Amino acid sequence: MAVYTQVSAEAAERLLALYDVGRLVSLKGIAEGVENSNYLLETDRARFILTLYESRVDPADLPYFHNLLAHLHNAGCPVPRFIDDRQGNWLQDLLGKKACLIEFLPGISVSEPTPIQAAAVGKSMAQMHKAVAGFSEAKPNPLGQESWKPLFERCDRAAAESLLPGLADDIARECDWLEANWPSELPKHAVHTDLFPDNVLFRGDAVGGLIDFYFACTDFRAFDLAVTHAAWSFSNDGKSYLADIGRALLQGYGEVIQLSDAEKQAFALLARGASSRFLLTRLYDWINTPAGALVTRKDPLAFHRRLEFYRSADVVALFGVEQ
Ligand SMILES: Nc1ncnc2c1ncn2[C@@H]1O[C@H](COP(=O)(O)OP(=O)(O)OP(=O)(O)O)[C@@H](O)[C@H]1O
Ligand SMILES: N[C@@H](CCO)C(=O)O
Repeated sequence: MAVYTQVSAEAAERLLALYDVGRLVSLKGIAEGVENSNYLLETDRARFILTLYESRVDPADLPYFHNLLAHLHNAGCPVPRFIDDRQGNWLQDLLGKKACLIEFLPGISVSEPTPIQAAAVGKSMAQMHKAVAGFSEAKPNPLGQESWKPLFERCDRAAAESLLPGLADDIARECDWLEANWPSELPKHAVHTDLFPDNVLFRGDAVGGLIDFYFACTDFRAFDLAVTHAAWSFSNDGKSYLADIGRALLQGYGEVIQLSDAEKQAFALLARGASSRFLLTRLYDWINTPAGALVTRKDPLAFHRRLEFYRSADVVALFGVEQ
């Protein structure tokens, strides 16, 4: 669940008085998500998401996220806008936290995507990658390749070993290998880097919303695609690779953007990096989330299994013959 900060109806009404969006009708905490506190806020005119930014989002990064979403929205991508108050402010202080009112996008996130939906996600990601042309702001990836070794060094090795004997040595070797082999020349621009199924809202088989841009940054476009490939193309526990989903995702992307040969050749390596990123953040959270915290810890080993898959993955098998 993700409601770390309780917002009363009175506090929400005081906040809404700053906006020209109607009067409060209902306010409900949203259970999904792990990073921020989110509420579904309904007025007599529309629905909104009220987000209070918790400790993991640096308030200094919020203008970047705001500007990126405004750019993508203006370019026709299905992303939510930040709502301005009567004074033109989109950022508020609420209960000691930074807070924003965000456009509500209807739709549902799927937990067992079909190949048609996977293709739609790939296409939508590529359209987003095209749409960032002209967005000139840069933001280094705080969870990019260079961060993985230091993040692992902050994890307790014995705790990693208790999850899976040999895990600590395996991660240490993988971090070294990724450092030695990570590419430097691939196309790079603003990317999402967390486009998991829970961050895509479908209306039927069509993508109606891309949300949760709080890991957006400048990185390789093929790394963004590799994150999404790793997130979508496996059973939840990472034990089974779903080849039809993986291929549909890459084909959907390829309908809009043709990856270069260098990007295709690097894809399994980038997917190893993507798997390591989520293995490491999940491992860190697994070890450091206090017992009794109101957050569901996610299984690190589900991404260790993906990592093992990509170590032996063959580029032709991943992309299929059509690419
Ligand atoms: N603009 C939006 N329109 C409709 N629903 C939304 C919107 N933004 C968020 N939600 C809903 O709120 C939930 C949590 O939002 P979000 O994913 O941004 O939270 P988070 O705490 O940053 O989570 P995480 O990083 O773990 O995915 C989403 O799964 C979705 O159900
Ligand atoms: N999508 C991430 C959590 C938020 O970054 C995960 O599944 O580990």
